Amino acid sequence: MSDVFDVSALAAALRAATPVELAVVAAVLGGLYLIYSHLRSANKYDLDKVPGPWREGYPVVGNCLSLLSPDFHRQFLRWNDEYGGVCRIKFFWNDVLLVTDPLALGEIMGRGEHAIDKAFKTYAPINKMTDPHGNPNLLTAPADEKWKAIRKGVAVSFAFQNIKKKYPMILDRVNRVISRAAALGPQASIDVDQLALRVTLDVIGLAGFGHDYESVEKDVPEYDHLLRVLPRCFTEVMLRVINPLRPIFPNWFNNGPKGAAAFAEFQKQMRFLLNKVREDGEPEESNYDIGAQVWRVLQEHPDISEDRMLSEIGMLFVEGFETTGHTTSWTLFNIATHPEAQDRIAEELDALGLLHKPGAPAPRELELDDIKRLPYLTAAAKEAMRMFPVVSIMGRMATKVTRVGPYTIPSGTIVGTPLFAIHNTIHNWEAPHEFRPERWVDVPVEAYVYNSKGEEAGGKRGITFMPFSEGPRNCVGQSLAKMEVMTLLAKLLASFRIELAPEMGGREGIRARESTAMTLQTTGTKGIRCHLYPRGETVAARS
Ligand code: HEM
Repeated sequence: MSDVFDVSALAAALRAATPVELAVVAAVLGGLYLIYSHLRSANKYDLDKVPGPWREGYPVVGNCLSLLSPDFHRQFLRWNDEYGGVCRIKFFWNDVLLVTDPLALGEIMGRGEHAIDKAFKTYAPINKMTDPHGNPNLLTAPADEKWKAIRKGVAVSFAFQNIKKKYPMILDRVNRVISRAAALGPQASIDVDQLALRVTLDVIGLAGFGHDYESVEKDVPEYDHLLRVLPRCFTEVMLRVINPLRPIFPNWFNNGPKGAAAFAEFQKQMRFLLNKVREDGEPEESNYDIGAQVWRVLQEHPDISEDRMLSEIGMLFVEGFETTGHTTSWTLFNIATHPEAQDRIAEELDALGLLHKPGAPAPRELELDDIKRLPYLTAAAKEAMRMFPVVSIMGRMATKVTRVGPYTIPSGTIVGTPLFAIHNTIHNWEAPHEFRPERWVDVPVEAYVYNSKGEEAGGKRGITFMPFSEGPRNCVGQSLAKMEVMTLLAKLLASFRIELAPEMGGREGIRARESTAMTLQTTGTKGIRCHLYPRGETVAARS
């Protein structure tokens, strides 16, 4: 990211700029200064009482310089640890509250008087990725009439009775990656992140639109394969968040044209899927796949444009691909580095007759119903989601004077709900840096929203864990995500004993490469490499 602030490159770019371009930059900077001055003089209600590093922020850039690191999610955590559950920072000239306080979160995420919705402004760079005209989508739009219509339509696809029909396809893809991993042998150091991402991309393509990206079968995917295009797009989105000039003058910045080209390629491929939905025409009555629901929404709501739908389809890929893949690999990483937890999971799988064993016949195939009979594996997945929530930060914006915790705040205040900090702050969790699946053993298996401070909060509704978010804007695809993650984990761990490859440098090595590039992942191309030791001779034959 430091490349973006390469001063000599900027100086060279300024020298090469035309007078018109320089005038535009001057106008933008002048406008920013006017906005900044205006905001300084507006009524701030209790904002100045909110603790935080905002007083040390610089004019115009605010506290942004402290966020110029790939693991900036940890900076949010440091601030919340230091200043408490509601703290204030300056993101450029914007006032931002970072909220990790359980009770305040319960109100913000809910439906009551102090609920706060999304605002177009906070997610704008994502919209340019999914549609050239910047139409919003389910993730980024405020909860207006169009959002309601689309959410209602798409939610049908993810209802359990519909999504469970996709289980055989998911199992097939998982078995294929297991066969490929088994063929490579335990001496190979396999990037389990890449392995999981290949499954999740195939699954969203097939489950949603009947389109096969054949990712699990590829050795090295082509440059324009979505497996490679999507990560380039995500990097570009993050660079645009911290540098608003980048989309206006892509040539001025490192890899600016490459980022813009990645957006164009992604939109081209999503347009292909939208055209396919159109060409397939009216779906059969029993077909509730995403493509079918997109078709129905377009028929029933002529005010929803094709461009908006392009943005929606793109968003489903954005959300369905990396989130699920990285959640799987963060869980495998934690299990691989905690042998006692891995042994306990193996025992649990064995008790259900699912574990491969030396000298034993192949175990029975995993069935969808088995997933809810694996409480310890579920606990391990939840604990990994607590420590490494792949959506590490979410943003909303107050559209009226409202209350956050004890503070009354003005309309226009951005309210960040930093999941990484919520799940890891010392104010919400005991020994948050320790991987302890046992925390979840007495919590109902299906609970993905949780208040670890339940009694302390006097039974009031509070939140310290919500990897799929909570309330009306929660994750619409979580049924698919849980089915995929659990199938991948159960099958991989039933087939292999997994160890982190020594070249990863242990947990510290992975820690040093943590990065939020839209989702929480590892920087660079190494991913999370592991050695996979088959648990029995039947692994290669069976999968
Ligand atoms: C383990 C995997 C996943 C995790 C942890 C996850 C997490 C989340 C979170 C935290 C949000 C709220 C984001 C925000 O407010 O900024 C969200 C929203 C969303 N997710 Fe997921 N997600 C996952 C998988 C999926 C899948 C597989 C799909 C669909 C293919 C999906 C589709 C969506 C959509 C469309 C939204 C926006 C919902 C709305 O605001 O109406 N997600 N997800």
